[in-house]
Amino acid sequence: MSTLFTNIGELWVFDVEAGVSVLREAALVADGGRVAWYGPRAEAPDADERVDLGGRAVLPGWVDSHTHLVFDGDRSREFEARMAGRPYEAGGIAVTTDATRAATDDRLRRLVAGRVREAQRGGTTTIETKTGYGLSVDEEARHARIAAELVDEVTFLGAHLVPAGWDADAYVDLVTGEMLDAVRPHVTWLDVFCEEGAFTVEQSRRVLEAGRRAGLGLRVHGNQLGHSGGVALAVDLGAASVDHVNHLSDDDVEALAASATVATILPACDLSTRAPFAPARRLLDAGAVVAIASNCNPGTSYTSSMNFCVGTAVLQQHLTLEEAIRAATLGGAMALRRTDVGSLRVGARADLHVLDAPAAIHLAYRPGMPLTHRVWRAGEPLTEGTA
Ligand SMILES: N=CN[C@@H](CCC(=O)O)C(=O)O
Ligand SMILES: [Zn+2]
Repeated sequence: MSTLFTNIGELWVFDVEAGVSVLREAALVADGGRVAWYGPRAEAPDADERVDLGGRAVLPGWVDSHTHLVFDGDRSREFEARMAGRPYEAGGIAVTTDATRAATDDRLRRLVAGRVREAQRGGTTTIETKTGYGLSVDEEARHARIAAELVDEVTFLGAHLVPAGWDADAYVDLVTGEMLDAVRPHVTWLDVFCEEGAFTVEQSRRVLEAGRRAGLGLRVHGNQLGHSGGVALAVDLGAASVDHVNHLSDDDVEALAASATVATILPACDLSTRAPFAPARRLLDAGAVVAIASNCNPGTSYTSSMNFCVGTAVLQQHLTLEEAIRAATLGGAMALRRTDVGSLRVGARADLHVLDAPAAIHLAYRPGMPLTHRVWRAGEPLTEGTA
């Protein structure tokens, strides 16, 4: 079954090989869930079905490469206190851990599925999520199993916080041993929170090396609250991505630019924690690959709106529109080492995010407006729409 999407005002293809970023007055054909053709509207071939997009802009679906969706409980009071001047501290993770441990499987499944639907309604078609609010062998395995039922990419984050009553090194032994074995069937990635108040560089290295031995891809929460050493560690171990990156030395920027490790910025988290924005402009100017993700979680970034993150990156972090859209699509795909999503080149998965706007700049020009019109994933509609 093939579908011709026509009357596209702007088509953001990010076809790296062909060197095409955006086409105007365009059309696209999806066949068998993949992009079969794109080009000028006037030259479009026939297809079984035709969808007129009314001159709207079309992007690849967002690739949200960093979220923490497996959680229960409410931390709005903590957020309110932060807005009144209290700083963000890693210890808040324990509050969510208590609430999440108390939730039944069915309740957690419903909560995660609801959050995935919410993200999809905002144009996200590929989503990663992490464990990290279980922090015991059984709970981490349960969260990983539920996440694997509902999201595209699952990351083991047993090393999110040292639980109360544990010695840090003994907990690292558990994470790298029994806990890793228990979650392994459900995950393809491993992450560590390398930060003061969480895990030291040495402990983080042990966790990452164990993940690598188990055949997992590596990710790092690094340099969020200070110069934690997480960026250097991520680059040294060839991690796919290091995320947050708020506090970077010149050496960190150079190391990222010279490596295949993606620097993932989390604009909504920076706003919600009143942190200095990650120096995305500096990273791009140095030649690093940058991704944008939502970091949806109850402590530091309770939003999965990639539209908001992209608008913020343009308005506040001085990315061009093209840099920001690329970071939230192709950049996210690179952070997940995926080549099938994040662009609309021929052969890519037909994930289409149709904006209710003639041009994608509306994401920054009309911040906060409901700009996602319709979403298709692998050529199938994920959301309903009018014309
Ligand atoms: N920084 C570490 N982890 C999460 C926050 C977790 C929490 O506070 O619940 C983050 O990515 O911001
Ligand atoms: Zn995170």
